[in-house]
Amino acid sequence: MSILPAYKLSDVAAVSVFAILVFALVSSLFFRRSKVTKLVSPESPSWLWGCTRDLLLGVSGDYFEAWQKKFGDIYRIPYPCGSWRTIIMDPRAMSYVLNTNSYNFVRHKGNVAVFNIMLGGGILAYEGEAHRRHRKSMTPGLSVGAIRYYTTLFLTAVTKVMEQWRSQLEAEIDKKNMIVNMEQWMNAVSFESIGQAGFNHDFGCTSGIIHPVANHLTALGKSSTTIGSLMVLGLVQAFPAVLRLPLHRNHVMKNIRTSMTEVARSFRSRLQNAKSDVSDDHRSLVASIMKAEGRALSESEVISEMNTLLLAGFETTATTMTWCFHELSVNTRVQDRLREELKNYPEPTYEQMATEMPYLTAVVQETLRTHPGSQETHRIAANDDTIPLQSLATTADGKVVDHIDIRAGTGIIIPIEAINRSTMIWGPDSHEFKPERWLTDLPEKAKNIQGYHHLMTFIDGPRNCIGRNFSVAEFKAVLAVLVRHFYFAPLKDGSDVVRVRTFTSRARNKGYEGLMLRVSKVESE
Ligand code: HEM
Repeated sequence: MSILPAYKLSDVAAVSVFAILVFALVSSLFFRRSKVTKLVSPESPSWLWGCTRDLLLGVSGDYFEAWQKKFGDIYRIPYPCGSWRTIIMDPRAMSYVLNTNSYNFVRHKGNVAVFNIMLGGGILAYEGEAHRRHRKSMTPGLSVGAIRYYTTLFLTAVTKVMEQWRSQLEAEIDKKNMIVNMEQWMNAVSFESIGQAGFNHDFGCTSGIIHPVANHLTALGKSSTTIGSLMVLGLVQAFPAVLRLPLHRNHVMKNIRTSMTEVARSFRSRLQNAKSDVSDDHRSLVASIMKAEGRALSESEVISEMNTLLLAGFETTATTMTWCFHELSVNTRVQDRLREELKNYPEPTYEQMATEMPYLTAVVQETLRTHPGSQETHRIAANDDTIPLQSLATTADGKVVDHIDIRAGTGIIIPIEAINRSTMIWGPDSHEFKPERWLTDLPEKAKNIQGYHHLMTFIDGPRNCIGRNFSVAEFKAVLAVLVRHFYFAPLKDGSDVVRVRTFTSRARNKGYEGLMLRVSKVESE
């Protein structure tokens, strides 16, 4: 008689199958973990903040560029509470994340929550099919034909600024020059442009009225470096609940939504009551979105898109244009060359500005390169993935790889500002403002980058900036009128102008709430 207990064959088979399954699960977890590519990284300055505090308080692009020099085009950095972010500066990897497999790289829940609070949802908050549906309903209002029409509105808005400056100069004692806060004026032009083209609405900004929406956005900017704001900005991806704390910044975000929604609702009802289909109301960007109401979009989705346009269209363009005037004020040679070209186009049209004025285009592109409105774009991998690389990279355990394996949940940052200004990509003069670089052949490394003229300013792929042609047309119209009629000089010598992180990254004289320039009239008109 056997001393071993008697086992039924079926029990033995069941236990064996169970053991095999456990083994498969454990080894797949182990394999999955070991399959993740170990990336090189800087030391963490703090467990609580990781590198976020330095990035938010300093010029983040300079940090990312310094790490690129040390670690190459792919590395990771410490983030709050022991978490990590993978930094991608390799062109092929960027294109994979933003283009080839973009819907696997989604927004962090915390960032989506911010868009929900400020905008009530909208294209920036959606993924996959919902995003495609929203994007499709916005596209017709941003066609070439539409932008050709909007350009006439941009030119009207900036002509009002020109007339105001002329009468202010007349009122000056010596009538020679006056000090102008370019930040305020560029805010006004940008808000008026989105008001006119987007909503067929005169906000009165170019006549000196500051709209409550612009006020709230400025307040959000002002609060960016307070400890409460740093908490929200630094921790929102890991702990979206910070948005529920009774902090000033959270309160301001709600105010922004309330005031934008008021504008959107009043425009919507005006448009619904408008008798004729051919009025200017019906040529606006928002009118084209409303055509999708009831079919592709619900009423609340239309309102959230109107809010998105106000927010996305205003601050980024205003900031970029302000930086451009700072650069022109300290680079008189560039300013003079641009004015010479503009003299040939006393009343420029959309076509001329788009195709015939190479130096105007070069100045605009150089500004978009050196001063992109957004410093970074953030994503999180929805599923495990393998990201291909253009250049071989060395991992933390010394392997040389042509791709990296990541797990679902990996946070990714594409550092727009650093990529646009990197010496390793653009050459030794990459930090200088030189529009001439656009009139010759670009460095090979820069040409590998996709996006808008090899710039990451508007990112790339199905989620790229849908308003880029709108903002470039507006930017060109503003330069064409103001630089032709006025000279711009710095308040002192320009060296006191610093980057201040507001909602975007603003140019300001130290100790001033704006960029102060000396403006005088071009006499040879
Ligand atoms: C110089 C000016 C501008 C800059 C630098 C800029 C930059 C950007 C960037 C980087 C994104 C991608 C954000 C991300 O996914 O992380 C974006 C998206 C977007 N932008 Fe702009 N933008 C500008 C002007 C405008 C204007 C004038 C409008 C509207 C008329 C606009 C509307 C949008 C919208 C709706 C999106 C979301 C697109 C999507 O998710 O499919 N932008 N912009």
